[in-house]
Amino acid sequence: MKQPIFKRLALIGIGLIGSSIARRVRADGSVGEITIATRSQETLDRAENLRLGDSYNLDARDAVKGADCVILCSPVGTYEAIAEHIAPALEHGAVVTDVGSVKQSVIDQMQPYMPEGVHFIPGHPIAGTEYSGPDAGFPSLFEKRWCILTPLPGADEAAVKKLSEFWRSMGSDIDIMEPEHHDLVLAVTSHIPHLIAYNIVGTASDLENVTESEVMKYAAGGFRDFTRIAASDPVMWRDVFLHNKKAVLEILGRFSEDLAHLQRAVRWENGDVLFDHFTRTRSIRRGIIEAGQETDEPDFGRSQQNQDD
Ligand SMILES: NC(=O)C1=CN([C@@H]2O[C@H](COP(=O)(O)OP(=O)(O)OC[C@H]3O[C@@H](n4cnc5c(N)ncnc54)[C@H](O)[C@@H]3O)[C@@H](O)[C@H]2O)C=CC1
Ligand SMILES: O=C(O)C(=O)Cc1ccc(O)cc1
Repeated sequence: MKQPIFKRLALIGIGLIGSSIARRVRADGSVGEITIATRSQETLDRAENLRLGDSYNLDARDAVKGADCVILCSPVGTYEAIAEHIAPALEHGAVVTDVGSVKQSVIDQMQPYMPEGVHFIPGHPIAGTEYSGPDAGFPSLFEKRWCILTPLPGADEAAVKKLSEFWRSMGSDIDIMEPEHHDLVLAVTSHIPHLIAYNIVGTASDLENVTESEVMKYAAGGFRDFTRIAASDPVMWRDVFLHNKKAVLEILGRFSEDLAHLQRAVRWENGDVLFDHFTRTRSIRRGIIEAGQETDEPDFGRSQQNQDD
């Protein structure tokens, strides 16, 4: 039998990401046992019914006792309070990590509470869906996806290696990055696209009264894709924007300038500007497909959405 990477894994939060980790490591035997903590009894009961762990706690402090790896899998706005609460019970030598979509804020929130001898290594699997809650997870979520780690200067190399091995065992590739750089890159590739989707779907739903539901009736591919993204969890995404304010505002500024440029081209019927822009963006998409990072298939119709607390 293969040797577990961690003897006892504590998952704080058991929604889409936490339950996907639990499902995967249970199938692989890459950890000895799993202890789960979440905020509401209802979610905890659901996790137990799904047999996601070996023990279940409403108090995260109880869950981290004896754990050699702790992963925060709750919305990033909860991290400071959780770090403060679990700190006295953390084991010497334990790896403490997270899956949060922003990194500098997570460091600012958690680092001050991390005791000597605990290895705090922030992480972010670049894998997810618009669904949330313990029912939404699946074991292959992290396969062929990047997991970015943002270790602090002087981080213990053996601990970083062990955590990398853990994510690799779930099928991910590892990249190491500076937290600020991570936040800027993710603002462009993930956070702003979500904000745009939330915005356009809101605009369309305001118009819907005027056009008597034509917006939904004739929704073509592009708009459907936006509605999928705009169905993402409101608590999680509220926290992402509040905790990546600087990078999001920086990229939004550039985005608005570029949008104004296109707006001007439409107003003045400058077809060359529009054509050149669309030609450039099309070649970017084609480059992604040629590099094998994406298929050309539309991604409609997913399994049912689950919500928890
Ligand atoms: N949804 C996605 O596509 C991705 C999300 N992430 C990050 O993963 C984290 C979790 O996201 P999801 O699993 O999608 O969310 P989710 O909404 O599916 O699950 C969050 C879980 O945290 C629990 N929770 C909330 N407050 C808590 C607290 N104070 N103490 C303990 N548990 C608490 C909830 O009960 C729930 O079980 C977030 O930080 C998010 O930024 C990272 C990659 C992808
Ligand atoms: O479902 C989608 O389109 C996503 O973009 C998934 C996702 C959401 C948040 C992350 O931090 C990483 C990945």
